[in-house]
Amino acid sequence: MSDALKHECGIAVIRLLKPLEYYKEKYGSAFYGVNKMYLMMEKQHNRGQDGAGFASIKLDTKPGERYISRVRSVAQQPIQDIFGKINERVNNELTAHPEYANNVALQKKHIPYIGEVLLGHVRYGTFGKNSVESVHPFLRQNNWMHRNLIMAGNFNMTNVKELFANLIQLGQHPKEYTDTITIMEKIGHFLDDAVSKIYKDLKKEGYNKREASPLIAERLKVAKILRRAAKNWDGGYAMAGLIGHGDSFVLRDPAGIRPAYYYKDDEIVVVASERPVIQTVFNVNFEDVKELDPGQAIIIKKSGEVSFKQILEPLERKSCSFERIYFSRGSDAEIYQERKTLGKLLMPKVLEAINNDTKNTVFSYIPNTAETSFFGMIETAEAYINKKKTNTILKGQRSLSAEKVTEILSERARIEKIAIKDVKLRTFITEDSSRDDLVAHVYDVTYGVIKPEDNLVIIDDSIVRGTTLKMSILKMLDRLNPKKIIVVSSAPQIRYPDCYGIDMANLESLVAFRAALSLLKDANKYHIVEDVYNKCISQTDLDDKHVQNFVKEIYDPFTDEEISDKISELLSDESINAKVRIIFQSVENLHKACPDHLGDWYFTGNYPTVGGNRVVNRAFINFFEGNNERAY
Ligand SMILES: NC(=O)CC[C@H](N)C(=O)O
Repeated sequence: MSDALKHECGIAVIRLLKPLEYYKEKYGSAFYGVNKMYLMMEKQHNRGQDGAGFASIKLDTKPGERYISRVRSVAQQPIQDIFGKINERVNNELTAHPEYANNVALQKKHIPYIGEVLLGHVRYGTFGKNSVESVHPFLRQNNWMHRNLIMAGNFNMTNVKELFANLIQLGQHPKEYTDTITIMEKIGHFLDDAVSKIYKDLKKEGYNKREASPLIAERLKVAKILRRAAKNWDGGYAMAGLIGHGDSFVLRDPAGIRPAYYYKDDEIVVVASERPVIQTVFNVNFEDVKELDPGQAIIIKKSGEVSFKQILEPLERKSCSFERIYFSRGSDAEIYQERKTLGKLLMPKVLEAINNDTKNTVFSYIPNTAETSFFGMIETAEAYINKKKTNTILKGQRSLSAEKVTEILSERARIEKIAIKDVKLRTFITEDSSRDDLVAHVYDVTYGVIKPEDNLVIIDDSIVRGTTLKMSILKMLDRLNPKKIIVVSSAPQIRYPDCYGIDMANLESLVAFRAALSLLKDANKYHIVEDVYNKCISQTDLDDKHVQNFVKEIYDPFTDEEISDKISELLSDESINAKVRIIFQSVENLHKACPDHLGDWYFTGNYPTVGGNRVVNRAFINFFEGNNERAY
């Protein structure tokens, strides 16, 4: 990925089903859960580097004993930072009290962080600031154990404003306007309600307050609370929560936009945003890790009982294809194949662009995420070359000399490491021209492998704004003097904003949108822009379910090719000598490569929830009015 993109978050839940002594006995430490959590977060660090947080709950503590711990950080290396703090605290306690060393009961009683229910989160902020207050897990504290709620999520709601207003209508006074607090308070409201109802019933049945407490834990129906709380949520989410007495849950959005995977056996239950994390950290097989169904919650009661409850009516499944193209680690068995297929499917267009001249073409990739699709592309290039070799040999009708055959066989796809990503460069001087020169050096290149008659094919996973491509990559590649530079995007053209966890909230920064506007100008059809604006304005008061995506009309007059060619033009200025061509994946081929992950709204404008249409409508109005506001 050459464009920096804010995206994603990663969640991790661990529930230890056995007493802590069991883990000490079997794995040598009662901190087994904390250690595993560290690994799960570290292996999801790709999903969030703005901040990280950890929380845990100890089951069955006595009144007056601390049972909730939490630590959060926005340091440079936030995961290292929080586990550094945890380690220090634990080690200090163990040194000061040698008697704790082999006594799990004392460890649990006196040392924080150790616990049976653990929650971890890595964050890329999509809402609000990057201060430590915005880092998950969030805590809603109460003197009643059952009313404590801890939450963390990978999510984005399109209707936070409305949800926030609802809370105020419920008589609440949220301490902050952030999306995570809004969601947590909503659940918290129904949690409070459920707890007091159960308590009332118990009182009627003759239990006193003290006797009631464990029974509340037993009777609390988490599914019912989630059903009431999530009724009006519109967005993509995997929300994880812990309740003070030890119940925990993860709820996934009804279109399955954001990912959630789980594993369970008789020792543990774990949930994470990515499957291979669980496979690696717990050494389990692919088949043993399951995906949480859209609209479902996995609920783990304090008792250890695990259930799967359909909380919301599932919508048409639209799991985010960007997870497959770029966000998730490519080590997932399925994602790896999907990325390779994306590369393979692009090859026919590439061969056409190089006139099948594989001899004079060098293939390369933008590090790091485009590597897998590059392997796919190369497999197909090699297959093509082999076919060519076979044909030449067959044409020779057995009269070719051994030398000639060896020569024919020696042709290979020319694979080179061309682009090198350097560390983020600081720009010292704000004066324009010198700054551009520094920006150009974000990428570097390998010299000496490209000949002037060569085509240079370079694959990237996606092109969002195209800024880095224009300002750095193309300029650097052009220094190698190739005849032609062909940039291949394993994702289709990004035409519409996202509002489900990726921060692409405005239209005009998308290079595909700018290309369409430019084509409209060229074709004397710019009036369409105003027509679309008027249509958008006419929808502002409509209920979400009646709003349509009229922004599609901006793209309608043009073929994909026309837009791709315009993007090539926009991204290559006069300073570039080589001919530049940009090839995008087609949406059809994307679906072929990732048949189970059809969420494609950023490419097609077909939003998976009704709120998406409202967001794109607002984004267009903002663009037209020159308004810098977020669209949701
Ligand atoms: N990327 C995410 O999932 C972000 C979660 C949440 N919206 C936040 O900003 O903290």
